[in-house]
Amino acid sequence: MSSRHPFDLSLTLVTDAALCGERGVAAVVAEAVAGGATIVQLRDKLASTEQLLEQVAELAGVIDGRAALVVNDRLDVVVAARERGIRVDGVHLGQSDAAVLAARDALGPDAIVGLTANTRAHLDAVARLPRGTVDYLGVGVIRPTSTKPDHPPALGVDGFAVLAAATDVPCVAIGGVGAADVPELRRAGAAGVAVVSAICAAPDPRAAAAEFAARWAASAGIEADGGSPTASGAPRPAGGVPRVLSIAGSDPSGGAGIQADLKSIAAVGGYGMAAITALTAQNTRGVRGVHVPPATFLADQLDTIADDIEVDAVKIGMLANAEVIDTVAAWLRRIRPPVVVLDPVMVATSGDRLLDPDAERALRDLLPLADLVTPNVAELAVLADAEPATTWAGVIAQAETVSAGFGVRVLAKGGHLDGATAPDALVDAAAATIVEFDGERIATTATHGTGCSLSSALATLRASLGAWEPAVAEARRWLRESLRHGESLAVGGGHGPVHHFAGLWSRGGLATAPTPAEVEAEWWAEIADVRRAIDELPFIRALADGSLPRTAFEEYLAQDAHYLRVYSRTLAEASRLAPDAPAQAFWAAGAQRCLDGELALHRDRLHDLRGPRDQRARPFEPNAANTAYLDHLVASGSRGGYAELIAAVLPCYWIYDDLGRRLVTGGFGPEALSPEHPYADWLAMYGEPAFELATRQAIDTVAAVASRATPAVRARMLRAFRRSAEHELAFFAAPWPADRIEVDA
Ligand SMILES: Nc1ncnc2c1ncn2[C@@H]1O[C@H](COP(=O)(O)OP(=O)(O)OP(=O)(O)O)[C@@H](O)[C@H]1O
Ligand SMILES: Cc1ncc(CO)c(N)n1
Ligand SMILES: [Mg+2]
Repeated sequence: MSSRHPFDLSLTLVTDAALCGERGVAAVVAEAVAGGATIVQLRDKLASTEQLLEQVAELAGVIDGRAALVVNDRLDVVVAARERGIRVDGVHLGQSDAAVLAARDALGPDAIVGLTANTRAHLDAVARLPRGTVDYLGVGVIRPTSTKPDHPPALGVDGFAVLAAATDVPCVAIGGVGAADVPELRRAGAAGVAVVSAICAAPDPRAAAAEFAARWAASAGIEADGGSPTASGAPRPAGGVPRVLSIAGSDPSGGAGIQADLKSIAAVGGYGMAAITALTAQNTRGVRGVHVPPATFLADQLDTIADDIEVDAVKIGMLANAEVIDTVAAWLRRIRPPVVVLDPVMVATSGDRLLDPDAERALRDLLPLADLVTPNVAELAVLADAEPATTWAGVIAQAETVSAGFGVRVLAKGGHLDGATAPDALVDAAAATIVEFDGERIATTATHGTGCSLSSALATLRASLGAWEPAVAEARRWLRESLRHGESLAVGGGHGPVHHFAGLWSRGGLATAPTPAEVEAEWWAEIADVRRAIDELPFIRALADGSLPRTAFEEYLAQDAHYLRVYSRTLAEASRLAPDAPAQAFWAAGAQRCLDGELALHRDRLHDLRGPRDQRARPFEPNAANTAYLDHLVASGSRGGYAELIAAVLPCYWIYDDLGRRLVTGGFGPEALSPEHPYADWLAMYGEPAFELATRQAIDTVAAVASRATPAVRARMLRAFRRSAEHELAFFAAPWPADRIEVDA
């Protein structure tokens, strides 16, 4: 990236006057630039034009060419500053600010033009611009942050990686970024990070910036496009492909044991070998039997390998009994391989024992021969001679005990704690260091063999990367990608395997289907702009605070009654097309509920509000938005069949459920709905648990179909879904002010 770009994007400081406090923005900028900030973005939403111009002049003086200076939002200020001879390097624009084309036009080819982008739609729009219009994209937010109120849902590092991979414009990660995130973000393809509070609010901004800069520099060479990449994105070792030996048991179902090890080693760029300690009769539900061949034959396997092949790293898994352990220990003492990772397997994911209880003592003697042990929570407790920890702090404390007691580095794994995250920590008592790795817990049943896979990937990556910390970070990135796609393999009815080659296959063009959960997250994000626009409609605002005029509400209800009658028919059509009985029943029930709702509307509301239908002043006419929406639904079904039809009907559930719940609970505005709200009973209908449940089922049904569909069908489904969301917006916008939308009969 830097070769194409004259600017160093690695560390942007985004200023925040409030966070800089009494020190003042200029002083903080001076310190941050001294610490290594490469771009300063002046961001002040409150300052007047004249104040901004003064600030630009002051900052340009302080920076004195040591970093680039850009201004947030205000192209006019940049232009005016340049006219006054102040050195400003460019502008950073949001999606709703002045167009980037205009900025490029006004500032010329050498200026920096940055753009905030947080959805695929934004990236697609950038791709349509002439090359060179945008220098970098600010992509985020990475983590929830308070410095940008109303920010879109956090992407996380993984979400960032997905977007960064979809564009060739350099992507700078922004939003809640901490120094600890830097290596992971750089690996995820970041061209840099942008920071607000972590520098502006730091007691020592220079030290804070320096820490970011140091972490950035230290992660050089492990970014996805650095070096000559292996399958996992890690550069190859100078000495070639690491030769990695797994000493472990066989899992014939292929998700754990040596089968998982060989796949993992290959997936992260090693040459895999395997000496089998034991055979299990095992599937994703459990272990039915264990056969342990004579330990002398294991010794034969190990010696035969070592006599011919140089082993760069060893991973040790299931050891079955004390005799096997002693055999492996003796071999390790003789051969002394440079990297030894010991996964102290005692119990399988299914709960079955894989190590004789009396062998636990022998295992302790093996520990000091390893460079790293990777116990899960239960195994760590056995090694620490304690009860299993129930908190992450407790896990770390036990890991310190084990590390100090056995003189070995420990990777403590939080996979078995419950909680929203799945942390691991590298604990080295001798060096007095604890390095924590965190990331959200992935909702999946595909966790069979995660421990085996992680430990063999770690052995391989330690051999190729030469250090533990990057090896753990990269192994986790790869494992998490593999976990996320495990269910798509559809292996077994218990805990299925992870998809060891998910990343490799998708990079090689072999489509890896998104999981239903990913479809759900992607689609919801895809309509974030539409949802925001709905939230901001005067109609919705007035509905929320109770100030919506009766006439507008009445018009809306009349339109809605018509809509629901036809919508019900489209649900009945979905039922007719459904591939199985549960789906058929679900859509039929939806059609029925809709009709009930429509009847209730007429009985309780429209009748009340306007008298019997035949006495109304003017006959009912569906408005243009209504007709367009319904035509879209019907067309989706007749053109695209079941898949597109259910994608098109989904926003009517999802958007109403979300809106209804927020309106009723007060998540929408300052307070919950008061009983005096004129439309409280009507709104309450959408906050009901029954509707929430139906919405959940509708999302799950559609996401499952989308996840299994071909990429082309999935794309058409998403288009139909988004189009419906846009129709929802137009539908809400139509009734008020009523005269604006009236369609001539
Ligand atoms: N649901 C999940 N989401 C994200 N990461 C997970 C999840 N479950 C496990 N992990 C990660 O998988 C790795 C293995 O952790 P775990 O504690 O499950 O090991 P284990 O019990 O030894 O596995 P196994 O059952 O295969 O022996 C760790 O890096 C952990 O953080
Ligand atoms: C053979 C084997 N080794 C390790 C594990 C741990 O998951 C397993 N289930 N099976
Ligand atoms: Mg394990």
